[in-house]
Amino acid sequence: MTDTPQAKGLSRRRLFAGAGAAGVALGAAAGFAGGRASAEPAGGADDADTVDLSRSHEFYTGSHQAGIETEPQRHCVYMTFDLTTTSVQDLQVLLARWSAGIAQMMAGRPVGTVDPDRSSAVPQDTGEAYDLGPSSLTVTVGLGPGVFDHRFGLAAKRPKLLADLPTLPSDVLKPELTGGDLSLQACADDPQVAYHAIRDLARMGRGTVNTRWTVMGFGRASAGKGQSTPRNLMGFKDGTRNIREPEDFDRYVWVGHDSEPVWMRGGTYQVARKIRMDIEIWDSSDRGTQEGIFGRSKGAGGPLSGGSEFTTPDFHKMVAGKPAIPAKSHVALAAHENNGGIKILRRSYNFTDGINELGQLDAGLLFIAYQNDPGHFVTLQRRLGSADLLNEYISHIGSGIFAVPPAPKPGHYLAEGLFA
Ligand SMILES: C=CC1=C(C)c2cc3[nH]c(cc4nc(cc5[nH]c(cc1n2)c(C)c5CCC(=O)O)C(CCC(=O)O)=C4C)c(C)c3C=C
Ligand SMILES: [Fe+2]
Repeated sequence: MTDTPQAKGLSRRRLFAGAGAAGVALGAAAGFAGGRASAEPAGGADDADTVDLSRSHEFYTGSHQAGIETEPQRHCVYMTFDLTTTSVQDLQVLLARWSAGIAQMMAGRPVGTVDPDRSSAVPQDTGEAYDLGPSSLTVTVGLGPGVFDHRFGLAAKRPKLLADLPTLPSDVLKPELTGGDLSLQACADDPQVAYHAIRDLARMGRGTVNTRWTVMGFGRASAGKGQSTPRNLMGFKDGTRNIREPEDFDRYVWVGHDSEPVWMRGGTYQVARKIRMDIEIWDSSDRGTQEGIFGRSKGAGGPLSGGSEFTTPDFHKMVAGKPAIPAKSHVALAAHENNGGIKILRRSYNFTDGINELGQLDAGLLFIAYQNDPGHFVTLQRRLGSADLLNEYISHIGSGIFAVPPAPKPGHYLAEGLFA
């Protein structure tokens, strides 16, 4: 074996496109009766909606990090870490090594020798992604509030809006699923490629970081431009009214040019929440109840005020003396029309941890949001956490907040300006 991947051209595009069509046909026949499900994915099955395992993304763009505006891939491994060092040089070296390693892996290359000549030598790359192709891998790195505490002398460089999240209504956070000094979000169309990236970056960090909490996400639960809207584990289309247009990214996601330290410009803030669903209780509720909770139809995903999936909801429409979209439904509380104009980018994934100690399905949503002001997430979650009809079926058990610097230019590394 050499260190040159041989399988970059491996493409399952047609196979996947075919499987999708078969799924749609089955759904139309037996799933959403009465024509409620659309037979074609919204926006058509274009390039952004197919899996091509030879596709790769750039790391050294000098602009925004990949994995944010990037069309969501099929799988995600998310992990946070605690710094075990108090040396700022150790942190600097780690970010430089992670940058070089991420660039290699996003290009579909191993981070070092997989199969050393000497049998006594330890392989530098663990090897499990060697033949799998880049698979659209992106690794997005975040810096938590702890990076700017007393340990590293970086307090003066703290991003202006980076602080621990306040306690929010309905929080049932577990300490072991909360916080972290650094975060890695690895997304790819092959789960083994995403896992390999996290594993090898964690390995590079040994002696400088300890793992803190992690979620293995599957099945994207948000849509990017050109992608059809996927479904979350409650069976509803998720991501219909997500941010898609570049002007909305500039307005709501990317950190602007005069408000923050220079090294953060073009970056953003990441909020991650591990949200458990009470699947058994949800599964025993009827369709009308489920639709009233979200404010959307289960099949086509249209607003309960009428129309199809992408029809703008009419929150004023009354039916038999009541709002067509219940005032405490998830979308009525979250919509920008009702929340003072706030929008966030949602880039969530489904997750399962198998079954819990009671034998119940242990699953939910790895909710990941990007915004240029974490206060926007806080405002939304205050509204949702105190009134959302969905609260009866979900619990927020994990949480983290991170500043996400822009991507470096070639020859540089992530957050380099922090150490200038
Ligand atoms: C604090 C922000 C949000 C959390 C937490 C959240 C959790 C959560 N959401 C769903 C499923 C759906 N969410 C939908 C829309 C939606 N959700 C948020 C924010 C949070 N959701 C926003 C801002 C919106 C858009 C509202 C709008 O403008 O209409 C939808 C509807 C389809 C869509 O537009 O995406 C679904 C379905 C779950 C299951 C969940 C926690 C487990
Ligand atoms: Fe939501």
